[in-house]
Amino acid sequence: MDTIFAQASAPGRAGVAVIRISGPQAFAIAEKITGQRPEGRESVLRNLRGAEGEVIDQALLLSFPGPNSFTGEDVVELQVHGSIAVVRAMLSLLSTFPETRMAEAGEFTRRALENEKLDLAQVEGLADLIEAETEAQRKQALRVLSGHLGARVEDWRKDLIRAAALLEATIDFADEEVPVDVTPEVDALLTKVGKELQAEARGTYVAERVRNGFEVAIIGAPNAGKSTLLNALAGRDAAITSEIAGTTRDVIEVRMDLGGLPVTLLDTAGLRDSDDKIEAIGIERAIERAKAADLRVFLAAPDETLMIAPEPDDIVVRPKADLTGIGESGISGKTGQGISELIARVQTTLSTKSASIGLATHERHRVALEQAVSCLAEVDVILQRGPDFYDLAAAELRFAIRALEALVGRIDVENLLDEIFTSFCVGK
Ligand SMILES: Nc1nc2c(c(=O)[nH]1)N(C=O)[C@@H](CNc1ccc(C(=O)N[C@@H](CCC(=O)O)C(=O)O)cc1)CN2
Ligand SMILES: Nc1nc2c(ncn2[C@@H]2O[C@H](COP(=O)(O)OP(=O)(O)OP(=O)(O)O)[C@@H](O)[C@H]2O)c(=O)[nH]1
Ligand SMILES: [Mg+2]
Repeated sequence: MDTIFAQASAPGRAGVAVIRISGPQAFAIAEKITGQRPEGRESVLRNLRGAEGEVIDQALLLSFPGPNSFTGEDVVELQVHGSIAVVRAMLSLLSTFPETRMAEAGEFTRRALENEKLDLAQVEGLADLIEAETEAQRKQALRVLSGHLGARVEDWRKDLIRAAALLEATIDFADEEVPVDVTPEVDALLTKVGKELQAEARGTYVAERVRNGFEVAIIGAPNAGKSTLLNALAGRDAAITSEIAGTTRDVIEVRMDLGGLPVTLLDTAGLRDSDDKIEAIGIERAIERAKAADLRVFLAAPDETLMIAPEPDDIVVRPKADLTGIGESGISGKTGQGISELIARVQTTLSTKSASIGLATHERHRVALEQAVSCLAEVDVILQRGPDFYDLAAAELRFAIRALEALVGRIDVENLLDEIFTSFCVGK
């Protein structure tokens, strides 16, 4: 196994920079650059010396003898002064050692996975945590990183293995008297697991939104003040506004953090029948994006009909409240009236939608869960055919178990790994 190294902290100037070394030669390398071999799990202040014995930096050296480290291997961390020159000098010194090489993106985490320090879902959680920009994203990623999904999968797996074992035990008795009817217990196990799997699968849709952002579309008639509202919410002139109806054509996107939830606001073309070819394309796009959005904010009178109707959770507010003199239900992008109330409503609506998030957070999780669910449904059908088909049912159950195992990477998932790890930065 190669010993690998990389800068673990972000490139550029900082208070402290971290260089991580992992593998069988990590402690030998530490000895080469400090003159002393680490004795155990410790943090010590050391001079780091170059090829001629010159001091490169005074650093904190952390040592983690395997298997009790992030990767499960011997790990040494050099916490050096966060200067570009210090880091460059240390990395080029390490590059001269034949015992070690530069790590590839995500290679430390790959080793943690291989050494069973993390399961596949936890690796995804770790990747999400590094990407997290809002509170909701951080919390969700941390739940996944904590390994709860893996624990849940283990429970399901045990239940399904028990059900399969019950069926298989009955097969062995085929020629004799069957001692007990196992179907009630098997049915109970399959029903329970099936329901739980379905509930988890449903939660992944919202979890995807938390990770990638909710889309909130602002729609209304031309000149209603949509772009002015977008600018007020964004706090900058993201969209052109004018008194000419039909100003906005393209969909304009602004990313925001709304109370911890990642939101992409969409400003859209005003909805009307138009003979202008370009405007008509803009309106078509507006309708398409608004329909696909997670929430729509209608700038319209309550009885006003537009080319798209509000869905149950959608928000309808009267525009230009400063002109019309409407109190409560109105909004004005110009004066700011009603803006904080609108933000609060959007936030509440999206938070309510987020309440159903479970532990499964990725499309990949949903696919595996649904695959297991459909295997279980198939088992159910086979069981109806009677004890002669219990061997077939047990075999089908094993497919459900395999689908769950793939979820946490217990079984071969090499190609998936490459995909996940290429999204990691070097040093992670
Ligand atoms: N300096 C530093 N900070 C860091 C990390 C790191 O690698 N280095 N981490 C990297 O992501 C995160 C912390 N994650 C870690 C996870 C496990 C172990 C570890 O040594 N695990 C051992 C011992 C556990 C224990 O003592 O309780 C083990 O699992 O056996 C270290 C860091 C965030 N902060
Ligand atoms: N008094 C008042 N004027 C507003 C308000 N919001 C927008 N306006 C004005 O109304 C005109 C149209 O505003 P926009 O924000 O461009 O309207 P829009 O809905 O984006 O229009 P289109 O892009 O053409 O669909 C501009 O002259 C704005 O200054 C408001 O709340 N109060
Ligand atoms: Mg506009």
